[in-house]
Amino acid sequence: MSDAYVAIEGGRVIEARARAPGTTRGELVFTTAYTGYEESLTDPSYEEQILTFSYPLIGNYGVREERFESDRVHPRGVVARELTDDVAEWLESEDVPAVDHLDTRELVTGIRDEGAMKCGIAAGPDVTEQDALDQLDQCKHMSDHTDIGSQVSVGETTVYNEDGDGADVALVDCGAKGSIVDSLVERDATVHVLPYNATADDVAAVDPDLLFISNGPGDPQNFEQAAEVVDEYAGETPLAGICLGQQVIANALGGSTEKMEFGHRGVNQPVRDLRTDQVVMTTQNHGYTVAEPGDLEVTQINVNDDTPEGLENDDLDIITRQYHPEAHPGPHDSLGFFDDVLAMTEN
Ligand SMILES: NC(=O)CC[C@H](N)C(=O)O
Repeated sequence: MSDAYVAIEGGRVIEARARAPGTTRGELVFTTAYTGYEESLTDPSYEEQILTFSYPLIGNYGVREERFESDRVHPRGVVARELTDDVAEWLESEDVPAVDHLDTRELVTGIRDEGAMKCGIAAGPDVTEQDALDQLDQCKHMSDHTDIGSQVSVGETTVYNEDGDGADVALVDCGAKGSIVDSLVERDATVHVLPYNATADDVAAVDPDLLFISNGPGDPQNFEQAAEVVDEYAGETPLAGICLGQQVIANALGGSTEKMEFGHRGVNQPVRDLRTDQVVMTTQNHGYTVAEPGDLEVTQINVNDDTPEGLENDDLDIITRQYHPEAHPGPHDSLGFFDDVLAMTEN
């Protein structure tokens, strides 16, 4: 008898060990990152997903709040080969069910071969296989979480570094990682963090030098208001975006997005810059991608699968990245992105 069960799309149930009790459901995705579990678990882009790790030991260096990317854990459940007590206790205190002692190599290769899948989890002393299957039954497709922005965004505008000497940045918070704000503040910017559904008038009230669309969870097509704001401001104010931000900006400017098989999640995704031919290592966490760039030029691509990693429009002053230049966690190769986008405010 097990005290935890993981039910995956198709109806298979895998036995596991309960590490934080409860029942939960979400889209099961894997990350290949071998460090950065605190940052990943607090990344709002994982909202409504269940995160599994291909790296077998999660928690080796403890849990420290200074490494958090937001004020709570976002995946709805966690699956690992082995979780340390530190991480298990943290997840239990956050009411996020977690399980370990199962073959995550098999799970990860299954997702790689068949794509991201729906998943139900039941963990705790009295749970049954049926409890996990019931969760699986209720699991929605990511694109059907149509108001996911409201689950992760600030309720009202919040200003960081109010007296900064640099640019005024309006950051539309679709589920922003804290280190994006930090990266801008470190460069003297004043960052006005606006709710995901901010209107063009809300942005006008800030009178920004740069409009920045953040990362965020789910399907970029569910962030229509952010796309409307982009449409309004393109050509008027320099524009930047990271991850979901790139996708929203492409959608707003005549492009399109689509769901990937299993996405990119890890800290060693190689990206080639088509203008300089330089390759950088990047941190990534996304399940959708830009299919058509619309009015933007593809300036960077993923070396593994040629998907667009960077989009630019020099005339309109727009630079976007699919990966995470803020590098929390991950390699620092692309921190210069923040200098490049702020340089657009000086033109
Ligand atoms: N990190 C992100 O911003 C993720 C973007 C989007 N939710 C995706 O899965 O593609």
